[in-house]
Amino acid sequence: MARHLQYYPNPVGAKRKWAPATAPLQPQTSVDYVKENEEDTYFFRALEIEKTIMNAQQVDAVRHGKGPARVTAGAGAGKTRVLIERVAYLISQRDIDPSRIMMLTFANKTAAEMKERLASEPSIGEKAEQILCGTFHSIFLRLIRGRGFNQKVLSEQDAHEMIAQAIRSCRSSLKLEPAEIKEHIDAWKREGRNPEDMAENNKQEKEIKRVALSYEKEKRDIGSIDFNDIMLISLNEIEADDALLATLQARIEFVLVDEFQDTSTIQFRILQLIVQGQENIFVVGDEDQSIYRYAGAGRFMQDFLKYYPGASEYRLTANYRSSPWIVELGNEIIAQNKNRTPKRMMATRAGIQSPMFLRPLHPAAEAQIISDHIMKRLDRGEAPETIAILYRAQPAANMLLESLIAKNIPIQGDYLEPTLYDRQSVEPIMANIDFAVCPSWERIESVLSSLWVPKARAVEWLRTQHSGAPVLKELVNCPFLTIEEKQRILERDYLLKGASPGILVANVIQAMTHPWMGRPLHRLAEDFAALQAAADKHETIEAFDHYVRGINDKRYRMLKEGAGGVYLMSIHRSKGLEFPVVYIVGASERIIPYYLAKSEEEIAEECRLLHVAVTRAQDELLISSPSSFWGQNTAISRFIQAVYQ
Ligand SMILES: Nc1ncnc2c1ncn2[C@@H]1O[C@H](COP(=O)(O)OP(=O)(O)OP(=O)(O)O)[C@@H](O)[C@H]1O
Repeated sequence: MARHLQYYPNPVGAKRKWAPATAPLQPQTSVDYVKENEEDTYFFRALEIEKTIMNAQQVDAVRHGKGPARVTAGAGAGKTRVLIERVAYLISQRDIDPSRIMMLTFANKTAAEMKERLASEPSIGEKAEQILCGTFHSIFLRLIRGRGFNQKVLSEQDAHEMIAQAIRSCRSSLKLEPAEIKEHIDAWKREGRNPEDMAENNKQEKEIKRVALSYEKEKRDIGSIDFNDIMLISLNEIEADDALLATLQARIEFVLVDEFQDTSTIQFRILQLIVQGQENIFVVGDEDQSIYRYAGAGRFMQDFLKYYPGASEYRLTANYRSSPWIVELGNEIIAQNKNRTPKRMMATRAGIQSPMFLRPLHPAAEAQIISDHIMKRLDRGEAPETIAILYRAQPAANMLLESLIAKNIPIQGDYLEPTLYDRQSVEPIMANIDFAVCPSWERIESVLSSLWVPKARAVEWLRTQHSGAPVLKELVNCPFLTIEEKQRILERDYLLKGASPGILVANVIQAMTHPWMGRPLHRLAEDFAALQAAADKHETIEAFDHYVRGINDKRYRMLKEGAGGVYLMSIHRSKGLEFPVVYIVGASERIIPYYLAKSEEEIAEECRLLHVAVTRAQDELLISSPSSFWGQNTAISRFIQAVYQ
């Protein structure tokens, strides 16, 4: 066990010291519950031999016959386990053809694990390959590909760039980031509605629609679709073609859905159509882990019985994942949400280790302490794969990412995000740093975009100039530039030559949050503030550039080597996963709840997020709450404080 230097068993200012009140639960298991002479005895005995000893509630859910069913359970209750064993049960005990089972998971990784697990089941083996198993997007992409939709699927980043282009070509005055406009378009599509029908109730909506339609046209012209189009095209196809729907209904006899609480309207609509007639829909989920409401997840978990009034209900209350204290902390945090069906998970595991708390001065200190802490663990021989660091928002993890990289602590490649300096949002600023170190012609274009001068024309004009003067000096003579533009260029030229990196970065940031943009855009503002803080630490531009290159090079190397490592990921990505050791960082007000969360519903989602983070831990949970963020003092997250008051 790690020595918890600087971590304490209670958060600073705790008034209430508590310990889990109840002894671990010992649920009745299949060993007693499934009698010797039942028709499926063999199935459960075989599982027991493999050390999968299900509890009575799980057995009931696995045995569910036909018709709709909802399995409700808190974190770590073995929902995913139930789904897997139910598929095995359907195939081996009910003779269901595996190709007639559709199992929807939240992540491709879970789908792959499920297939692997099912393939190892003696009664299934190779037949596991025939199960239609995957995420909504992967399964329905296959469906539309089969119907001739062969367009390239755009990455989110490409989609954002195309929306930025659409804003420019529409000469739109919208003061929204491309990502925000995309969210409007996606929200519309997730309801199963086409962009052509987007609302136009006010000026902003009209503008968004104009940009949206231009984006849609551009996509069509270059033969692309985005991620959300996959579900929309699927729904449109299924609704328009009775023969297709009939084929799907005949092909798919059983539908099982994991993480059902995060299903969107369009996804649920498609499922409803497919199961119509037989209604063999088996969903598992936890309303307390619903963390995608902001992205359009519906309330279908809670409302399932309204859609399927005769549905069977199964509840799982035993937590197999975490030590008692962690289970109890999860219970206490989520109990703060008002609008939920109350439930309390019971630990089944023993353990006396309490969660540990840290109150560093700021994110930089947090990064330092945690990376040191992890180094010590690795030095003692703990495996990096047993450790996860979870964060609410990227800015809260920037420093940590850098600190881990600087100390050569390996990070899992799939989760190795770009460093702050490699992010698209700060590219024009970093281009200036690059240019200052090496003022070459190749780099001028990126610098021009942060000077707000007409880039294409300026570059064209520069190509015709051969005076031999430095590029920016040359540019000032450009005949079509305004006086203000020339002044900006001269000022930048001056800063590029000798200012500190902090001043140069501040100048570029100021130029990029030009009044034309209306406001410092919040997401960019977070990255800008972090970059400003990083630049301020270095005296010369060269030193800053050297540091950035060093960090980025190490990251690329780590990515290339691809060895295992610690997990560093957002809480959103951690859903459904579990780790022996979990560090939660940035557990302070302004980060969780996030400062943009304002409404009661948004705050409730933040509470669910912290609950998800806490309940990923199996043995050790370490929660850090920096006392300042972006230079402002900040309290420990209200969700933690409330537990200890
Ligand atoms: N009956 C059982 N006996 C022992 N361990 C179990 C049992 N059921 C599940 N587990 C284990 O408990 C852990 C949690 O299971 P699982 O991931 O299926 O839970 P979950 O309900 O899907 O969790 P979450 O919703 O929090 O992601 C896993 O390690 C799983 O192997």
